[in-house]
Amino acid sequence: MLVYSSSSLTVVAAWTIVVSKVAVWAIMVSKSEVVSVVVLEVGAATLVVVSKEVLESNTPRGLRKLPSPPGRRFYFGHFFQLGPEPHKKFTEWARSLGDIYGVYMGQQYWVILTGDKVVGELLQKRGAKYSSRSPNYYSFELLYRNKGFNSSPYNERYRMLTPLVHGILGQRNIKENSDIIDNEYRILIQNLCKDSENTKDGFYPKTYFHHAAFNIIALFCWGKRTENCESSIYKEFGGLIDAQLYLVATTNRVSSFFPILKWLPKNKLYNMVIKSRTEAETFFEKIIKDVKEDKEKRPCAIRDMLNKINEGILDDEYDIIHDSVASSLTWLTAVLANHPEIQAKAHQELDQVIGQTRLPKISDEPNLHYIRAIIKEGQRYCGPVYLSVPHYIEEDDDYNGYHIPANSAVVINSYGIHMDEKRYENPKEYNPERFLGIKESSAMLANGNCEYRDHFGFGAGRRLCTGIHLAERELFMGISHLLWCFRIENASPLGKDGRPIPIGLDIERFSITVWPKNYRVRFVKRHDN
Ligand code: HEM
Repeated sequence: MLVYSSSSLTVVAAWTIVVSKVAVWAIMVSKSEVVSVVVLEVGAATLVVVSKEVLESNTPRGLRKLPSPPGRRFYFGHFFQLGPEPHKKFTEWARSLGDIYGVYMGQQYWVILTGDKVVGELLQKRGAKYSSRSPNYYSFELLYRNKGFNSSPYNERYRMLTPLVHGILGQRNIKENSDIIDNEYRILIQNLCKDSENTKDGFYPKTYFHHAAFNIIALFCWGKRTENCESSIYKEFGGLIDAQLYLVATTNRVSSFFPILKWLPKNKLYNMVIKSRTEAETFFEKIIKDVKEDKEKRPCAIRDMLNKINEGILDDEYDIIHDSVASSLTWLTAVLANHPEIQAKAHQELDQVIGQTRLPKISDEPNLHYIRAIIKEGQRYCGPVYLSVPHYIEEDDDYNGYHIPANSAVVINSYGIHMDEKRYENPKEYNPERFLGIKESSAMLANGNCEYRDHFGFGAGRRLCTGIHLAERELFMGISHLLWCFRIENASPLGKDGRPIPIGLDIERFSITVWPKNYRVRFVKRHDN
């Protein structure tokens, strides 16, 4: 660890980092004199730049609560993520500053939206302005060679790709391919049944959910599934997702904070990006070759894209999709294990509506009100995306007396909104009952008035999660199958009261998605069917 201190600034570099790099950043920060706390993660290194003023303040971990911006203009601010747990604190702290808050980090201006109304006013009603992504050197230019979808600016290329991606992930295609999803979740349940019988101490179910979600993507994209988690394709793709999600995480957008950094000699982050890009391109080359040589000519997204390439509409494209469905199921399993009384209500509903002789089907969804509420409340209470994926505005805008400068990153503080007691009574409680009266899907609500949305887990506006229909269907199949089949038991060690210690909901990893720390649960069969 290295600590550097001057009269106005203290720089703390945790873990290993090249000393000269620390010095460069320190000088830049002290010159601009607008940032009080910046945390940058570069590979294994974390750089924390904190002004003395902030260090001396008494709010948690150096975050200073600011008064409302005078004259409702934005204020030079004071934050950034300090690792997984403070990340939670940050979202709540940003909420305490109001519905809209602006902050400079390095040279990048960030606008944080923590109000349902302001998300609707800016990202939906002014969607034409607020739908770009930051033209980031590392996570777009280098990693995706200025292509792809998720991190693409709102340009002509993005608009040309939109109908194609919506065709693959839209409601109609998902419905037509529902067998893929149903089958994969049936296999998941069979695997959990089998493995639970052999492991009385319980286990961490993440890999099971991850494998099911991966197979669904694989079947949609290249028409093939993998048998188990030992498959080389599964392992390779899992590694790619992990690496790329890590690299596109906000904390690694170093060149957004300090654009000059992109001209530095090749650094660790640069090398990681190039390695990941080469691996991803090699992986997709193999997959594309496989699709081209498939004698059965199975229909899949890659085949559709190859046709578009042949028609001259596209050149090559690839984009790594995030792993939020598996993360959501991993969170919800932990929460349900902590709440046997909620499981009991769900079991009662499943037994009444479906009985114990057949598995739930998607057509049962409108009648399984409690299961639906469990899922919506899960996305609110422990959804996998805390700060959404930053939008970006390329021209100046004014809103309600605030000036939003061109080239600002605009972030939905979804966790902050989800913990707002004005919107949700007792927000820190997991309580599915709050959603019992809501019949509409999250996709439907996301296109209406933001104030009436169930939650903001899927983002907002024109960049709303394109996979929302697939995700909702997967979550329904996953949770309804798990609860139809099992009682999920907390297998943590016993506490002083003789009961298992409740599973902690701490975050293990943060990139775009967050995951719970390792925990143990038992899947106990409710019946023999
Ligand atoms: C519970 C599961 C999921 C959650 C919580 C989630 C959440 C999100 C969020 C927050 C965004 C950014 C939205 C914004 O910028 O306003 C996003 C974007 C996106 N998601 Fe998801 N997602 C999930 C599942 C999926 C699935 C299963 C797929 C596809 C297989 C998918 C594909 C995409 C794509 C392509 C985008 C980029 C949209 C764009 O930039 O225009 N997502 N998602």
